Amino acid sequence: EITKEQQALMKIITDAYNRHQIPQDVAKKLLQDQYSAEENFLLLTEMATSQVQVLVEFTKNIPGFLSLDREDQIALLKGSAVEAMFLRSAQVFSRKMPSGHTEVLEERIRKSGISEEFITPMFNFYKSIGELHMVQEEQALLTTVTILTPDRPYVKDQQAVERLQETMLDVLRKLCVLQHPQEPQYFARLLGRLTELRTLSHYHTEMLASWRMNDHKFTPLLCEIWDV
Ligand SMILES: O=C(O)c1ccc2nc(N3C[C@H]4CCC[C@@H](C3)[C@@H]4OCc3c(-c4c(Cl)cccc4Cl)noc3C3CC3)sc2c1
Repeated sequence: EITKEQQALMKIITDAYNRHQIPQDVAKKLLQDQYSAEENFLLLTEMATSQVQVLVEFTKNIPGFLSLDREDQIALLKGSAVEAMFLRSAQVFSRKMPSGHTEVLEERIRKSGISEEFITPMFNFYKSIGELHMVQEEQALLTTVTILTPDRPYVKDQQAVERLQETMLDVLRKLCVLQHPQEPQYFARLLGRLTELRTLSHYHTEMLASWRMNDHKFTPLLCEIWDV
């Protein structure tokens, strides 16, 4: 049974998740008409930068996160940023975005210098998340669980992160039972997506290397969070 404090925790996290979104004027740039690989890369860079800022603000609202060791806070953000951004953008693909951003976003990603070997697993992931039909509370909690992964590189106090993550996993498990009573395996399926995210994160490292090889420039914030 979800307790009162678990309900309060879920509300804080879901409200923060919904409050922190890419500004519509940035998202609207997807619709501008230049479609060269160069133009697409620049646009995706701008959107990724904006989404990292959104992610940092969301993370600061996770109860307990700011009480962690400050260096561990940075290690968690750097280690989870790509996975959290895949989750957020997967939800953007699955819900019909306003004014058809979905199609143009897919088009720009497919034509931004990313090799086909990464495009296929990326869009398979987007499809597999869409098929889960997560409610917004599940989306917010799954992203929170991803951010609070204890075994990211350079995390010193893994126990402290593990305690926070377990609190969130307990709420997510109960929520899945409530939201998907016919699917007892639903919670396990959600966690399976986190494994897929780790694989995508490794592909992403290669994507960055290949962009760099073709002399693509990133913003200071992306360089900092992705060590490029
Ligand atoms: O709320 C909306 O309406 C909305 C609409 C579009 C949209 N696009 C978003 N993106 C576009 C892009 C794909 C999803 C993650 C990033 C944010 C952004 O990442 C581009 C990217 C990625 C990336 C890709 Cl291509 C796919 C998935 C995740 C990432 Cl980080 N890696 O490097 C880059 C930059 C080129 C350097 S968030 C969003 C919200």
